[in-house]
Amino acid sequence: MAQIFNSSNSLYDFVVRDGNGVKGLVDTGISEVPERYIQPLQERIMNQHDSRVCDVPPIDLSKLNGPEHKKVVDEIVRATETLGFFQVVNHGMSLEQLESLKEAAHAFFSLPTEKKIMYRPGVTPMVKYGTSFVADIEKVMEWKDVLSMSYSSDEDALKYWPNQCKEVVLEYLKVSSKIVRDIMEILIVNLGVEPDDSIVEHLIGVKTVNMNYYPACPNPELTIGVGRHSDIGTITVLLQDGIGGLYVKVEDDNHAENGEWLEIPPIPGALVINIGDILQILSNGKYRSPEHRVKTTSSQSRVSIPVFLMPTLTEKIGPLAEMVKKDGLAHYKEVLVKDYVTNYFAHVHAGKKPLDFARTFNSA
Ligand SMILES: O=C(O)CCC(=O)C(=O)O
Ligand SMILES: [Fe+2]
Repeated sequence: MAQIFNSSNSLYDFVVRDGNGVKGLVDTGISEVPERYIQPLQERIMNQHDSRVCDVPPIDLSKLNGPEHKKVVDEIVRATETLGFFQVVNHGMSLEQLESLKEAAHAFFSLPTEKKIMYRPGVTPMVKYGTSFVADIEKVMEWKDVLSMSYSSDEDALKYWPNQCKEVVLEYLKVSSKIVRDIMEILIVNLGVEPDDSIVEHLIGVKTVNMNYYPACPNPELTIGVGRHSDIGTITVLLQDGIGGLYVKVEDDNHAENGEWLEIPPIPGALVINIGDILQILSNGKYRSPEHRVKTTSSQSRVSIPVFLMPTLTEKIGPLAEMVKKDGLAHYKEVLVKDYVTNYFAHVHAGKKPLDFARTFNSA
């Protein structure tokens, strides 16, 4: 029997405060989504079956160490300067490891609520279990639960991260950090900056792995899994399962509001790479932090596992001097990462609005 939620408050208490999440809501047997999840028309992802699917083949990272090095570098640079999204294969994670990661995500979210709430903010260090994006300030919530794991050391990860996933997530984080280090070095050199390990490490020093869980939804046409946003950091690595539903906005320089949404299709064995706001700022806008969103589906629960990399909160970031010199002006000002983060989380489902915080009058 479906539980009755008499008011928006009782729903909020059940899902957010008591930690049952969207998964708990679905498990009550609801046949329709509650009003709190019904998106305004302009945010719904409808009729995407006739939208285009990105057909750019995945980039083979193993070729970076062979005769085709230059070609692979060019592919990475081109993808970063245009869509800001690309996929990679032969990255160092085996198919079995990717499978166990997805299974670990399902295993965690299948735990009873009383086990999951041990990972709510403030209970266990380094881990945050929750739902939606910033549920306290969202008028309409996302159809998503999330587990967020911060990295400080292997020891802390193995001590605090949930048993259902800690080992495989730690392996994934290591491989992802290596992938990002290699890509970042290529991107930095392409900007005319001397490659220096300390710059690269600096830009990816803060590492967080999320596990997103999107339960099957009775009204996928009314809801969203993740609303329009761009990622905050330098580079994100993402594993998505085979269900699909990740869309990226193709920016049209003259009519950014009219850009079309392109699906980033699941490719077995591939990882998705995308650029975040901080790298857009550092590159003075040469690299794009694309707006993206995720739809829900009625057939199965979807999982995705992003690794977010960014500089430490006390760093200042701004366009690299080489880029300002080359472009003749700075499109962004210097900001403290901490202030950028605060500003970012104050804007929910607002696409690339958070970037305005760092724009100068010269900005395109
Ligand atoms: O679920 C996905 O495919 C993407 C999730 C995402 O964009 C995010 O967590 O920032
Ligand atoms: Fe994202």
